[in-house]
Amino acid sequence: MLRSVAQVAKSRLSCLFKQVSTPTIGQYQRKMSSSSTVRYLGQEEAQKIDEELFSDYAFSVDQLMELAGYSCAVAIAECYPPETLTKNKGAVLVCCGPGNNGGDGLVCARHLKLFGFTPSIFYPKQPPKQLFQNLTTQCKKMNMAFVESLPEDKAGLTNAYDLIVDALFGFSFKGPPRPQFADILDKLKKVEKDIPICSIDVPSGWDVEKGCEDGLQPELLISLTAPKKCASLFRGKHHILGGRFVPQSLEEKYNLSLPTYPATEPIVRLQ
Ligand SMILES: NC(=O)C1=CN([C@@H]2O[C@H](COP(=O)(O)OP(=O)(O)OC[C@H]3O[C@@H](n4cnc5c(N)ncnc54)[C@H](O)[C@@H]3O)[C@@H](O)[C@H]2O)[C@H](O)CC1
Ligand SMILES: [K+]
Repeated sequence: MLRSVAQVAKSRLSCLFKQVSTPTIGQYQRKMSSSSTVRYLGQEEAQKIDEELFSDYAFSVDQLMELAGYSCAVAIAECYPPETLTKNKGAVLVCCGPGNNGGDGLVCARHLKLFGFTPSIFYPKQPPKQLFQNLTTQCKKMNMAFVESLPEDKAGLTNAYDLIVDALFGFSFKGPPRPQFADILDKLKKVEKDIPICSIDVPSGWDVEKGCEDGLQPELLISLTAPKKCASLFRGKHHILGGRFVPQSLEEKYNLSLPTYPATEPIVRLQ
């Protein structure tokens, strides 16, 4: 008999909990078990690893973005199973920025739709690159709505969505946010206590290394490849690692000490 999404999610979660002991927070590092300590990356280092994956390891952006975005959708479905989101019937607003973090958001939206959520996309600055245009077409063909702007009042968001995915900026963000995005971040900040925010890789608006004390406070953070230094300041409920694509030699070169992903899972829980 087919198992429901909730049953699958529950068994996956219990699997994750079984394999990873409760972590203790350290500065820029987090104990996973007696044998591994995941390392938190600085901005330049994260960018260097990214470049190396594309140059030396010959991955294409599309490949890694697909794996990254897929792992984000799995993390979201496990933390917030769609059938538990009854207020707005699993409606999710996916906010996408102009770089690859935004691309991860588009891929994530596509998988969320396949998992039973109802994603809408807010993509205010769409770069004229074939990759992003293709991802946008895929979402449109899957009947996802593209919203032109965020509602001015808080209720416009809280009455419409059960979750917000923050795919505005990742590890290349250098603050302060420029005006168009400062306004968007302010609007998200106003609803963060009412609608859980799920940030991809870095909570948007945060300095990649030093965080941002009065910035967005997501409930879920999905770090990709390895957590960035700012993640040591994350105070939300769920911290999950995704982007299970790092070859062992690269992991060793950068001394990443990644935790063991359970079986075939694309994600592993850090907190
Ligand atoms: N190796 C991996 O882990 C992979 C991660 N991926 C994802 O890619 C992002 C990083 O993508 P990148 O294109 O380098 O940058 P961002 O998306 O963070 O943003 C660049 C974008 O933002 C603009 N910008 C920068 N600072 C500001 C500012 N202060 N105000 C406004 N706008 C700003 C900048 O001009 C660019 O347009 C990583 O985090 C992962 O999410 C890959 O998908 C796969 C491999
Ligand atoms: K983000």
